[in-house]
Amino acid sequence: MSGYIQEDLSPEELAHRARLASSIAGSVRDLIDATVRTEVDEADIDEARRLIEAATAILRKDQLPGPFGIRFNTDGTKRSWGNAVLGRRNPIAPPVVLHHEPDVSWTEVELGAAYEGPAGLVHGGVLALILDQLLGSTAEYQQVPGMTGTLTVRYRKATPLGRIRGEARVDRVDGVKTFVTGTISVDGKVTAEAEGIFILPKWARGDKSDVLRRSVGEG
Ligand SMILES: CCCCCCCC/C=C\CCCCCCCC(=O)SCCNC(=O)CCNC(=O)[C@H](O)C(C)(C)COP(=O)(O)OP(=O)(O)OC[C@H]1O[C@@H](n2cnc3c(N)ncnc32)[C@H](O)[C@@H]1OP(=O)(O)O
Repeated sequence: MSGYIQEDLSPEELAHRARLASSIAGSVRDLIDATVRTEVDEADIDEARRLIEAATAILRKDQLPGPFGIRFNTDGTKRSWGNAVLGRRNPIAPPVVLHHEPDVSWTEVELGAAYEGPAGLVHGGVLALILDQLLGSTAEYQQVPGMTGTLTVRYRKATPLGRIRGEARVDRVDGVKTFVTGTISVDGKVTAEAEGIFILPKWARGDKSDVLRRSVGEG
């Protein structure tokens, strides 16, 4: 499957690239929040646009031909830096940082104005996005990975913008299907519940899956 790339970067080079990726994405994320909330006048908007376009031209000087893909390093780490949820290089990713424990995977993340749906509340699609990745990564961490076949979300209470916690556990495995459950909570109260069925696709079964399975964690 194209887009899965094997690399051999030294720890120093990886750390350097990680720092650069986080710093530029963090600046743009801040820009997104500033854009949503700005009240400045037209002259300031015009000036800001001029500067943003100049920054974009600098970044365009040297670009990948397409998306970042998923990159495996020889040290066993994996980088999904373009990922819409986790991507270290991706300013539209919150970004979510996952923590894996033997029985549970979890994240705590701050969702600001850019993730609004109903007034002051997190957009339901954003919660589904985060749950999809959290549940999928949980299956992956437990070595029973797959693509999302079905994701069911039950929104029990409104989720205010701000800090949320997500948790997920593998419930059971049935052949190529992994059933994962999870929750979003705020201040210890569950606001959304999900179940995902993650299916190891045909192209990834057999020897291929062992190669992909060897990588652990996000670099
Ligand atoms: C070590 C190997 C690694 C592999 C890599 C896997 C990639 C994981 C990457 C990173 C993981 C961490 C990130 C995850 C989070 C982000 C996830 C996403 O955003 S994924 C994008 C959105 N989802 C899609 O685009 C899927 C599109 N659909 C498909 O590709 C296929 O329909 C697929 C893979 C879901 C199933 O197709 P088939 O041909 O491979 O599977 P068949 O053999 O037909 O079915 C197998 C079993 O699954 C059931 N099944 C099939 N589709 C189902 C569905 N949609 N829901 C529930 N069950 C389904 C069938 O009834 C069958 O069950 P019975 O074995 O008979 O009991």
